[in-house]
Amino acid sequence: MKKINLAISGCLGRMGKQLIKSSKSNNNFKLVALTESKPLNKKIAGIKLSQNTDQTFENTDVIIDFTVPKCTLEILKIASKLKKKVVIGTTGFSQKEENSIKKYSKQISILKAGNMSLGVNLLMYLTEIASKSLNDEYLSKIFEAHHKHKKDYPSGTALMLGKGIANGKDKKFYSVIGKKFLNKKNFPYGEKINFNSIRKGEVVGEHEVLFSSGKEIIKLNHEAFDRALYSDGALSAAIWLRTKKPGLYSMRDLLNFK
Ligand SMILES: NC(=O)C1=CN([C@@H]2O[C@H](COP(=O)(O)OP(=O)(O)OC[C@H]3O[C@@H](n4cnc5c(N)ncnc54)[C@H](OP(=O)(O)O)[C@@H]3O)[C@@H](O)[C@H]2O)C=CC1
Ligand SMILES: O=C(O)C1=N[C@H](C(=O)O)C[C@H](O)C1
Repeated sequence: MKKINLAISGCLGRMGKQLIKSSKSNNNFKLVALTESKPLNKKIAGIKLSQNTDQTFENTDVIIDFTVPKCTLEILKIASKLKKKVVIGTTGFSQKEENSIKKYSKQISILKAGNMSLGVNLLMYLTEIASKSLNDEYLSKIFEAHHKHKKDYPSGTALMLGKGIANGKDKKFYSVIGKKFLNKKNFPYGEKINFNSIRKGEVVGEHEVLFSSGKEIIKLNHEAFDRALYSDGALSAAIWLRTKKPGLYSMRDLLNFK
Protein backbone atom coordinates (compact mmCIF):
# COMPACT_ATOMS: atom_id res chain seq x y z
CA MET A 1 0.00 0.00 0.00
CA LYS A 2 1.20 3.56 -0.82
CA LYS A 3 2.97 5.20 2.13
CA ILE A 4 1.20 8.03 3.94
CA ASN A 5 2.94 11.40 3.41
CA LEU A 6 3.19 12.67 6.98
CA ALA A 7 3.68 16.18 8.35
CA ILE A 8 4.52 16.79 12.02
CA SER A 9 3.96 20.19 13.58
CA GLY A 10 5.79 21.23 16.74
CA CYS A 11 8.56 18.89 15.61
CA LEU A 12 11.09 20.13 18.20
CA GLY A 13 8.68 19.58 21.09
CA ARG A 14 8.57 16.58 23.42
CA MET A 15 5.88 14.90 21.34
CA GLY A 16 7.22 16.20 18.03
CA LYS A 17 10.57 14.52 18.65
CA GLN A 18 8.84 11.31 19.73
CA LEU A 19 6.66 11.34 16.61
CA ILE A 20 9.69 11.74 14.33
CA LYS A 21 11.35 8.78 16.05
CA SER A 22 8.25 6.57 15.92
CA SER A 23 7.32 7.46 12.32
CA LYS A 24 10.85 6.75 11.06
CA SER A 25 10.50 3.14 12.24
CA ASN A 26 6.98 2.73 10.82
CA ASN A 27 6.84 1.55 7.19
CA ASN A 28 3.39 3.03 6.66
CA PHE A 29 4.78 6.55 6.62
CA LYS A 30 7.00 8.86 4.61
CA LEU A 31 7.93 11.97 6.58
CA VAL A 32 7.54 14.94 4.20
CA ALA A 33 7.19 18.06 6.39
CA LEU A 34 8.29 19.27 9.82
CA THR A 35 7.12 22.60 11.21
CA GLU A 36 7.99 24.85 14.11
CA SER A 37 6.76 28.17 15.48
CA LYS A 38 9.63 30.23 14.08
CA PRO A 39 11.93 30.10 11.02
CA LEU A 40 14.87 27.81 11.78
CA ASN A 41 17.78 26.97 9.50
CA LYS A 42 17.74 23.31 10.55
CA LYS A 43 17.22 19.92 8.93
CA ILE A 44 15.92 16.74 10.59
CA ALA A 45 15.78 13.38 8.78
CA GLY A 46 16.81 15.25 5.62
CA ILE A 47 13.80 17.58 5.90
CA LYS A 48 14.25 21.35 6.26
CA LEU A 49 12.13 22.69 9.11
CA SER A 50 9.51 25.19 8.04
CA GLN A 51 6.47 27.01 9.38
CA ASN A 52 2.78 26.21 8.86
CA THR A 53 2.06 27.35 5.28
CA ASP A 54 0.07 26.09 2.29
CA GLN A 55 3.32 25.25 0.52
CA THR A 56 4.65 23.26 3.51
CA PHE A 57 1.61 20.98 3.57
CA GLU A 58 0.98 20.76 -0.20
CA ASN A 59 2.47 17.26 -0.52
CA THR A 60 1.05 15.94 2.79
CA ASP A 61 -1.67 13.34 3.31
CA VAL A 62 -1.98 13.67 7.11
CA ILE A 63 -0.77 16.31 9.58
CA ILE A 64 -0.16 15.22 13.18
CA ASP A 65 -0.36 18.12 15.63
CA PHE A 66 0.83 18.07 19.22
CA THR A 67 1.47 21.77 19.83
CA VAL A 68 -0.65 24.56 21.34
CA PRO A 69 -4.25 25.51 20.54
CA LYS A 70 -3.30 28.60 18.50
CA CYS A 71 -1.07 26.48 16.27
CA THR A 72 -3.70 23.78 15.86
CA LEU A 73 -6.25 26.32 14.61
CA GLU A 74 -3.60 27.75 12.25
CA ILE A 75 -3.06 24.26 10.83
CA LEU A 76 -6.79 23.50 10.51
CA LYS A 77 -7.32 26.67 8.46
CA ILE A 78 -4.69 25.49 5.96
CA ALA A 79 -5.73 21.82 6.09
CA SER A 80 -9.37 22.67 5.35
CA LYS A 81 -8.29 24.72 2.31
CA LEU A 82 -5.99 21.96 1.03
CA LYS A 83 -8.34 19.12 2.08
CA LYS A 84 -5.73 17.45 4.29
CA LYS A 85 -6.53 15.08 7.17
CA VAL A 86 -5.43 16.07 10.70
CA VAL A 87 -4.69 14.12 13.90
CA ILE A 88 -4.97 16.49 16.88
CA GLY A 89 -3.23 15.53 20.12
CA THR A 90 -2.96 19.10 21.41
CA THR A 91 -4.96 19.87 24.58
CA GLY A 92 -6.03 22.99 26.44
CA PHE A 93 -8.64 24.26 23.99
CA SER A 94 -11.29 26.81 25.00
CA GLN A 95 -14.95 26.09 24.25
CA LYS A 96 -14.73 28.56 21.34
CA GLU A 97 -11.71 26.72 19.92
CA GLU A 98 -13.48 23.37 20.35
CA ASN A 99 -16.40 24.79 18.33
CA SER A 100 -14.01 25.93 15.58
CA ILE A 101 -12.52 22.42 15.39
CA LYS A 102 -16.04 21.00 15.04
CA LYS A 103 -16.71 23.43 12.16
CA TYR A 104 -13.48 22.44 10.36
CA SER A 105 -14.49 18.78 10.70
CA LYS A 106 -17.38 19.44 8.34
CA GLN A 107 -14.77 20.07 5.62
CA ILE A 108 -12.01 17.60 6.52
CA SER A 109 -11.39 14.36 8.47
CA ILE A 110 -10.09 15.08 11.98
CA LEU A 111 -9.25 12.63 14.75
CA LYS A 112 -8.88 14.50 18.04
CA ALA A 113 -7.96 12.84 21.35
CA GLY A 114 -6.73 14.36 24.61
CA ASN A 115 -4.96 11.05 25.12
CA MET A 116 -3.95 8.74 22.27
CA SER A 117 -3.19 5.69 24.43
CA LEU A 118 -5.28 2.52 24.43
CA GLY A 119 -5.05 2.40 28.25
CA VAL A 120 -6.59 5.82 28.88
CA ASN A 121 -9.36 5.31 26.34
CA LEU A 122 -10.15 1.99 28.01
CA LEU A 123 -10.06 3.76 31.40
CA MET A 124 -12.58 6.30 30.09
CA TYR A 125 -14.87 3.45 29.03
CA LEU A 126 -14.50 1.75 32.44
CA THR A 127 -15.21 5.10 34.12
CA GLU A 128 -18.46 5.39 32.15
CA ILE A 129 -19.50 1.91 33.32
CA ALA A 130 -18.60 2.68 36.95
CA SER A 131 -20.41 6.03 36.84
CA LYS A 132 -23.50 4.41 35.33
CA SER A 133 -23.44 1.58 37.92
CA LEU A 134 -23.04 3.74 41.04
CA ASN A 135 -25.95 5.65 42.58
CA ASP A 136 -25.90 9.32 43.57
CA GLU A 137 -24.56 8.43 47.04
CA TYR A 138 -21.17 8.14 45.33
CA LEU A 139 -19.29 11.40 44.80
CA SER A 140 -16.38 11.51 42.35
CA LYS A 141 -13.15 13.48 41.81
CA ILE A 142 -10.18 13.28 39.44
CA PHE A 143 -6.45 13.51 40.14
CA GLU A 144 -3.69 13.95 37.56
CA ALA A 145 0.06 14.52 37.62
CA HIS A 146 2.36 15.66 34.79
CA HIS A 147 5.83 17.08 34.21
CA LYS A 148 6.63 20.62 35.38
CA HIS A 149 6.62 21.97 31.78
CA LYS A 150 2.94 21.29 31.13
CA LYS A 151 1.05 24.54 30.56
CA ASP A 152 -2.60 23.48 30.70
CA TYR A 153 -4.62 22.07 33.60
CA PRO A 154 -6.66 20.00 34.17
CA SER A 155 -5.08 17.75 31.56
CA GLY A 156 -6.98 16.80 28.43
CA THR A 157 -7.03 13.25 29.78
CA ALA A 158 -8.55 14.36 33.09
CA LEU A 159 -11.26 16.20 31.15
CA MET A 160 -11.88 13.04 29.08
CA LEU A 161 -12.31 11.03 32.28
CA GLY A 162 -14.66 13.70 33.65
CA LYS A 163 -16.66 13.38 30.46
CA GLY A 164 -16.76 9.63 31.09
CA ILE A 165 -18.34 10.26 34.50
CA ALA A 166 -20.86 12.65 32.92
CA ASN A 167 -21.65 10.17 30.12
CA GLY A 168 -22.32 7.48 32.72
CA LYS A 169 -24.89 9.78 34.36
CA ASP A 170 -26.25 10.88 30.99
CA LYS A 171 -25.38 14.49 31.87
CA LYS A 172 -23.70 17.29 29.88
CA PHE A 173 -20.02 17.39 30.92
CA TYR A 174 -19.83 21.17 31.31
CA SER A 175 -22.74 21.06 33.80
CA VAL A 176 -20.84 18.74 36.17
CA ILE A 177 -17.37 20.36 36.24
CA GLY A 178 -16.52 21.44 39.79
CA LYS A 179 -13.34 23.10 41.14
CA LYS A 180 -9.96 22.91 39.34
CA PHE A 181 -7.14 22.72 41.93
CA LEU A 182 -3.42 23.02 41.15
CA ASN A 183 -0.73 21.32 43.26
CA LYS A 184 -3.02 20.70 46.25
CA LYS A 185 -1.87 18.05 48.78
CA ASN A 186 -5.50 17.01 49.32
CA PHE A 187 -8.71 17.99 47.56
CA PRO A 188 -12.35 17.34 48.39
CA TYR A 189 -15.12 15.43 46.66
CA GLY A 190 -17.90 17.76 45.65
CA GLU A 191 -21.46 17.69 44.33
CA LYS A 192 -19.72 18.26 40.98
CA ILE A 193 -16.43 16.73 39.75
CA ASN A 194 -13.40 18.39 41.37
CA PHE A 195 -9.97 18.13 39.68
CA ASN A 196 -6.50 18.33 41.22
CA SER A 197 -3.47 18.75 38.94
CA ILE A 198 0.09 18.19 40.18
CA ARG A 199 3.00 19.52 38.13
CA LYS A 200 6.35 18.05 39.16
CA GLY A 201 9.61 16.77 37.69
CA GLU A 202 9.35 14.83 34.42
CA VAL A 203 6.19 12.81 35.13
CA VAL A 204 4.91 11.49 31.77
CA GLY A 205 1.28 11.17 32.91
CA GLU A 206 -0.69 9.80 35.88
CA HIS A 207 -4.50 9.86 36.19
CA GLU A 208 -6.90 8.59 38.85
CA VAL A 209 -10.69 8.64 39.04
CA LEU A 210 -12.12 8.21 42.55
CA PHE A 211 -15.72 7.37 43.52
CA SER A 212 -16.62 7.54 47.23
CA SER A 213 -19.81 6.69 49.15
CA GLY A 214 -18.19 7.60 52.49
CA LYS A 215 -18.18 3.90 53.36
CA GLU A 216 -15.98 2.77 50.45
CA ILE A 217 -13.78 4.28 47.75
CA ILE A 218 -13.38 2.89 44.22
CA LYS A 219 -10.24 4.02 42.31
CA LEU A 220 -9.52 3.71 38.59
CA ASN A 221 -5.91 4.59 37.72
CA HIS A 222 -3.57 4.87 34.70
CA GLU A 223 0.15 5.57 34.58
CA ALA A 224 2.16 6.34 31.44
CA PHE A 225 5.93 5.90 31.41
CA ASP A 226 6.89 6.42 27.75
CA ARG A 227 5.67 9.01 25.21
CA ALA A 228 5.90 6.32 22.52
CA LEU A 229 2.53 5.24 23.92
CA TYR A 230 1.05 8.46 22.55
CA SER A 231 2.97 8.57 19.26
CA ASP A 232 1.99 4.95 18.50
CA GLY A 233 -1.63 5.92 19.08
CA ALA A 234 -1.33 9.01 16.88
CA LEU A 235 0.25 7.03 14.03
CA SER A 236 -2.50 4.39 14.27
CA ALA A 237 -4.99 7.25 14.11
CA ALA A 238 -3.32 8.65 10.97
CA ILE A 239 -3.62 5.23 9.27
CA TRP A 240 -7.24 4.79 10.38
CA LEU A 241 -8.16 8.30 9.23
CA ARG A 242 -6.90 7.55 5.70
CA THR A 243 -10.25 6.08 4.57
CA LYS A 244 -12.54 8.29 6.63
CA LYS A 245 -14.86 10.95 5.23
CA PRO A 246 -14.89 14.47 6.70
CA GLY A 247 -15.94 14.39 10.36
CA LEU A 248 -14.67 14.67 13.93
CA TYR A 249 -13.49 11.31 15.26
CA SER A 250 -12.00 10.13 18.57
CA MET A 251 -9.76 7.25 19.63
CA ARG A 252 -12.92 5.58 20.93
CA ASP A 253 -14.14 5.39 17.29
CA LEU A 254 -10.85 3.77 16.27
CA LEU A 255 -10.65 1.40 19.25
CA ASN A 256 -14.33 0.56 18.90
CA PHE A 257 -15.08 0.40 22.64
CA LYS A 258 -18.89 0.38 22.67
N1 LIG B 1 -3.21 13.49 23.07
C1 LIG B 1 -2.16 12.91 23.64
O1 LIG B 1 -2.05 11.67 23.73
C2 LIG B 1 -1.06 13.78 24.14
C3 LIG B 1 -1.20 15.13 24.08
N2 LIG B 1 -0.18 15.94 24.45
C4 LIG B 1 -0.40 17.39 24.24
O2 LIG B 1 0.42 17.80 23.16
C5 LIG B 1 0.77 19.18 23.33
C6 LIG B 1 2.27 19.31 23.21
O3 LIG B 1 2.87 18.63 24.28
P1 LIG B 1 4.49 18.64 24.36
O4 LIG B 1 5.04 18.04 23.13
O5 LIG B 1 4.86 18.09 25.70
O6 LIG B 1 4.77 20.21 24.36
P2 LIG B 1 6.08 21.00 23.89
O7 LIG B 1 5.95 22.38 24.42
O8 LIG B 1 7.28 20.17 24.21
O9 LIG B 1 5.95 21.01 22.30
C7 LIG B 1 5.07 21.87 21.62
C8 LIG B 1 5.80 22.31 20.37
O10 LIG B 1 4.91 23.04 19.52
C9 LIG B 1 5.64 24.12 18.99
N3 LIG B 1 4.79 25.17 18.46
C10 LIG B 1 4.15 26.15 19.12
N4 LIG B 1 3.50 26.95 18.26
C11 LIG B 1 3.75 26.46 17.02
C12 LIG B 1 3.38 26.84 15.70
N5 LIG B 1 2.61 27.91 15.47
N6 LIG B 1 3.82 26.10 14.66
C13 LIG B 1 4.61 25.01 14.86
N7 LIG B 1 5.01 24.59 16.09
C14 LIG B 1 4.57 25.32 17.15
C15 LIG B 1 6.48 24.60 20.15
O11 LIG B 1 7.50 25.44 19.70
P3 LIG B 1 7.97 26.62 20.70
O12 LIG B 1 8.54 25.93 21.92
O13 LIG B 1 8.97 27.38 19.89
O14 LIG B 1 6.72 27.41 21.01
C16 LIG B 1 6.98 23.25 20.69
O15 LIG B 1 8.13 22.84 20.00
C17 LIG B 1 0.19 19.60 24.68
O16 LIG B 1 -1.05 20.21 24.47
C18 LIG B 1 -0.02 18.26 25.39
O17 LIG B 1 -1.07 18.31 26.35
C19 LIG B 1 1.03 15.47 24.90
C20 LIG B 1 1.21 14.12 24.98
C21 LIG B 1 0.17 13.15 24.64
O1 LIG C 1 1.23 17.30 28.29
C1 LIG C 1 1.44 16.05 28.37
O2 LIG C 1 2.56 15.51 28.56
C2 LIG C 1 0.26 15.18 28.20
N1 LIG C 1 -0.87 15.76 27.86
C3 LIG C 1 -2.07 15.08 27.55
C4 LIG C 1 -3.17 15.58 28.48
O3 LIG C 1 -3.26 16.84 28.60
O4 LIG C 1 -3.89 14.73 29.01
C5 LIG C 1 -1.94 13.58 27.48
C6 LIG C 1 -0.94 12.98 28.41
O5 LIG C 1 -1.46 12.92 29.70
C7 LIG C 1 0.38 13.71 28.38
